[in-house]
Amino acid sequence: MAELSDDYEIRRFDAAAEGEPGYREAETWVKAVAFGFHESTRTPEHVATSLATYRADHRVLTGAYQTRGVAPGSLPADVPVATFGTLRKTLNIGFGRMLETQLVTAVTVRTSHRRRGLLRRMMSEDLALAKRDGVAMAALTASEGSIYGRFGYGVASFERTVKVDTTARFSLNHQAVGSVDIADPKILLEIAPEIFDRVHRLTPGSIGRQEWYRQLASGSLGRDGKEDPAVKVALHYGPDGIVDGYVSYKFLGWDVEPYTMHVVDLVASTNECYLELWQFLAAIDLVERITWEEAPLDDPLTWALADPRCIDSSDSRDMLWLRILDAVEALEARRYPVDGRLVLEVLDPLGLAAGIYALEVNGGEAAVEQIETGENPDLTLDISALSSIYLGAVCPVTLAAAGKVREHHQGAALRARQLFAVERATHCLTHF
Ligand SMILES: CC(=O)SCCNC(=O)CCNC(=O)[C@H](O)C(C)(C)COP(=O)(O)OP(=O)(O)OC[C@H]1O[C@@H](n2cnc3c(N)ncnc32)[C@H](O)[C@@H]1OP(=O)(O)O
Repeated sequence: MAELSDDYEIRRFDAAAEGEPGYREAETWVKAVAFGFHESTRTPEHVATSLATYRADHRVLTGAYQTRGVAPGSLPADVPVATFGTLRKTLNIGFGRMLETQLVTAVTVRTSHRRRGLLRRMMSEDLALAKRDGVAMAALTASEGSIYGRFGYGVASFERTVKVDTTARFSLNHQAVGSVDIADPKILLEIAPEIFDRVHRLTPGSIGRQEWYRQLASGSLGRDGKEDPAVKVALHYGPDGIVDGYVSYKFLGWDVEPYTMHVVDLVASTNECYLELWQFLAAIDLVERITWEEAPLDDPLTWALADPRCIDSSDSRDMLWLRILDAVEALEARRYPVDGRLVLEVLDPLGLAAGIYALEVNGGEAAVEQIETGENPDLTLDISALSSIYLGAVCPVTLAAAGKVREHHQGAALRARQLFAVERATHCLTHF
């Protein structure tokens, strides 16, 4: 792409603090992202708070800049025409194991510069750099389902919006072992990261959270960059009196009927805590409905309810998209619930993880060998399909039925399903 290379310069930089040399560059980058997602222009204060949270997460900001001058009167050349943000967090890959993962976010390309290969260039370069750094996995959440498969990403987890009827119909088959009480929301600035960390260690598909989450859950920083005084917080205490979960929530107002409480964040580190936070939410007076946009598909609440139809969930959607960058490292990092052998022929449009891999599992531990020729594969699949099945939430048998996995030996897709299963439902509570 010689022409493209000449027209644009790609620059990577950190989220500088106010008064530091790179602040103007970081500030224009944040504003360009807001523009790309059709937000109002951010105030200087909002930009500064955003950059402060980015610094805490060591976010790397990538921008594409015009090199041949700009049209008279249009935005100056120091405003990026494309943005791309990255940060590194851990991904729970099942059985408590963690894998460092390159999180891709804030991808925008200005309308007047789209479809010239800027996304392709930023994505290809970034994934190659991450792999070179020894990172075996990349992840993102997608604005549209049609963009990222071509770069090797596959859907690996799901979520749904639930509307739960909390009138007299709501009854849980659960005897409380702990208790719930209201707290000053600001306490979450202090304790939310530690509580989330417990959930993170327990939940396959969980991604370590950005700094921003404790600000959001405590009402300190809403999506508009301002404090949100509507946020309330309840803490759950386990039988030992120790806080093991919380829910932060806000009332949607007397104009919304039925009167509704909206969950901002719900983090429960035990099964009992999860059900008891729901019991608490359902007991809130003057409210007949709870809504939550980040609920799991495979939800214990459904099974604990005397009437599971209290949950109205019409909106199920893909959440986490994964992209394996290094197949040997990613496959060896996982623990497997059964032993067995599987030879995988992996195709990769970007060439990062293509090859034939023999996965041999003994005592739950894997040894992976990249083989040249000689052994026929059990399955042929694109790296996006392998990334989809990696967390156990997408079934290889279903992908075979869809033509996304080619099964060379009967039963191989089922073996893959058994091998890649995880110990409990995959769910990611972290958007980025
Ligand atoms: C992780 C996140 O941040 S998700 C948010 C993504 N951002 C947005 O949705 C904001 C609005 N959209 C945009 O800013 C841009 O249209 C982008 C970022 C989606 C695409 O950027 P572009 O620079 O135009 O993409 P680029 O020219 O590199 O195209 C790369 C390929 O993706 C394809 N493509 C790009 N956008 C889309 C799309 N929305 N739907 C389907 N295909 C797409 C192109 O056709 C091209 O295909 P090819 O290389 O196989 O021929």
